[in-house]
Amino acid sequence: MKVIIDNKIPYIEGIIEKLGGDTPNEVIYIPGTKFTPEIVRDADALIIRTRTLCNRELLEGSKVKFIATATIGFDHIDTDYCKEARITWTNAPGCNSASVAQYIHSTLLLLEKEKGFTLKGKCIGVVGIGNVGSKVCDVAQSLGMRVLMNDLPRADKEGAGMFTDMETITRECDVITFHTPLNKEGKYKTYHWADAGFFNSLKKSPVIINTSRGEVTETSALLSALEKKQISEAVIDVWENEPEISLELLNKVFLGTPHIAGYSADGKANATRMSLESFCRFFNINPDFDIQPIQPESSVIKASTEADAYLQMYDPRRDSNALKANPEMFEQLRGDYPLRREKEAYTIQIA
Ligand SMILES: NC(=O)c1ccc[n+]([C@@H]2O[C@H](COP(=O)([O-])OP(=O)(O)OC[C@H]3O[C@@H](n4cnc5c(N)ncnc54)[C@H](O)[C@@H]3O)[C@@H](O)[C@H]2O)c1
Ligand SMILES: O=C(O)[C@H](O)[C@H](O)COP(=O)(O)O
Repeated sequence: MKVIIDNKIPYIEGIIEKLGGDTPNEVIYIPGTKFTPEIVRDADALIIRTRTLCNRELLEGSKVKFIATATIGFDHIDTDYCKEARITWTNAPGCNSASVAQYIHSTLLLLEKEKGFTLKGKCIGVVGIGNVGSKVCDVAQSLGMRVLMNDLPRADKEGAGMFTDMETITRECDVITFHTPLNKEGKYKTYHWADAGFFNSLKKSPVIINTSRGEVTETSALLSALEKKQISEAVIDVWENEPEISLELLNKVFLGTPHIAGYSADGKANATRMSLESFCRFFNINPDFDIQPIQPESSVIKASTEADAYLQMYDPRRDSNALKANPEMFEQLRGDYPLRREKEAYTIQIA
């Protein structure tokens, strides 16, 4: 069997070759942007990240039967075309959700530390209560914040009960954080959701955080909202037109990172494991492999406060400073990212 794999997916090389028993798989590793119709034509399976657009243009006339994306989001896969071409695809639901929650946790702590933004008692609106959003709600509650949850698809299915409408969120929130997929159309469209109308409706000049997809916020409207002080700060991990991002926006945000909120070693290991499990299930192969994230250099964290301990585990200023210093290195900063660990990897000692 021939498999083409994005060469920035960790923990996969050396494992997939052996899956398949007596006949080792033929595996080719290439950069995510270098998948072409010629390269995929005689492949049986692709294992990709967000950088490979899987559509008719790439896949038509190929042998590809199975695609696994080692990510939560799957807006880079044309699911209608895959259905038409009978190509099975899978993503890795929840794989790096704890990593994004860690990013938001440290970001909130930095707002308090660097901007004098007292978290306790402030109101946060979490938009999209799925794998990531629900963990973000727990983080915000643990910091003493009042949490309002918006999730239109879930409210439609489960009843409005625990959910809040956007009108209330725009009126009451001091922080609004986005955790929806990128839906390009339909009832639950999120493309350019945060547009001029959204920013005009804000009542409390909140902090806006986007770790979902860049296209959920409209860049020009976000810039104008910052200029008009309709929002007090922006924290942006995902951008329109990555890697050609708006430098004007990068210069104005409190934290601007190169789409690495989900880049914990734990999240990447989960993504690879889930992709290989789906691959084995599809091709009826025994999933005989073990994937573990790298160990931290030191597993004990000594700190004077819990907040300091969390910032020792992960401080997004490092990633933001690196991107602000070299925005043209957006993809390189991602590709060479020193994977961090989540809190389960550490013992915290508060002295
Ligand atoms: N920055 C990163 O590194 C990173 C990492 C992981 C995920 N993500 C992005 O975050 C998104 C969320 O991840 P997740 O694991 O929580 O996904 P999920 O599918 O578990 O949850 C998404 C939630 O959004 C809700 N939703 C959909 N449309 C909505 C709308 N119009 N209004 C309100 N709610 C809506 C869904 O009902 C669902 O509950 C992913 O799709 C991905 O694009 C980014
Ligand atoms: O959807 C996701 O899982 C995240 O956006 C993910 O972290 C993106 O990582 P990439 O595939 O671009 O390495």
